[in-house]
Amino acid sequence: MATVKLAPSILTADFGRLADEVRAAEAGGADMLHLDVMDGRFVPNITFGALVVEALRKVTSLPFDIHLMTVEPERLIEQFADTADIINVHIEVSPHINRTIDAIHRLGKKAGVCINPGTPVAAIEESLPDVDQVMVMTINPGWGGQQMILRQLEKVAQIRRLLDAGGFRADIEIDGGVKAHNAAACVRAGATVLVCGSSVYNAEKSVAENLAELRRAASAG
Ligand SMILES: O=C(CO)[C@H](O)[C@H](O)COP(=O)(O)O
Ligand SMILES: [Fe+2]
Repeated sequence: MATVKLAPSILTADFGRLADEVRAAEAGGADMLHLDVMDGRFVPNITFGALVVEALRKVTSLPFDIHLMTVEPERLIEQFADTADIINVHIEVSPHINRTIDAIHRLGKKAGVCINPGTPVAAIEESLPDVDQVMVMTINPGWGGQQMILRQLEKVAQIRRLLDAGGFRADIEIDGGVKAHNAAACVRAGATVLVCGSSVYNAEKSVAENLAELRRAASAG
């Protein structure tokens, strides 16, 4: 099995020291950086947008995994043309998902589709041949530091079966509540990318120690 990728989310990092927090993730062995863009409409919180992402682009060479938690995500895609590696949009706010995926690909970026806990797999089934990544939310989006809804791992396994049966090569990314104690279960269910926010950015240990612990735990999967 390919090595699982770790994507620290800066959502629970110290926003007053973002550049340092990002550098710590890169030095600690992160594979990519997960950037949670929230608009106060699709989810209650507002975080940051393309300007902050542009500023962070200057401090790291980590690939940027943009998680658009916004209504009408198709209107924002172009703003990330110079910074994103992967642009992920939610199916719940994408009535014309094929058009949105095409628009992301035309920018030369990888396209991801995200699915909330309350949304059935059937909603994204038609997109599986076209996307580079499926992001399964294992929390209801809006905040970091929530507990994983373990039942969502069944959805991960279901998507893994559909991808394998169709010969599709998309990554499966799990977002929400990933910790050392559940990382192996995520990988066993079929995840290839783990978003880790509060398990990486917390006061207990350093970013590098937390990433090393998650890496060990994930490889036991
Ligand atoms: O999309 C998100 C929240 O909506 C975040 O990526 C996610 O919550 C990461 O934080 P944690 O690992 O603490 O759950
Ligand atoms: Fe996220």
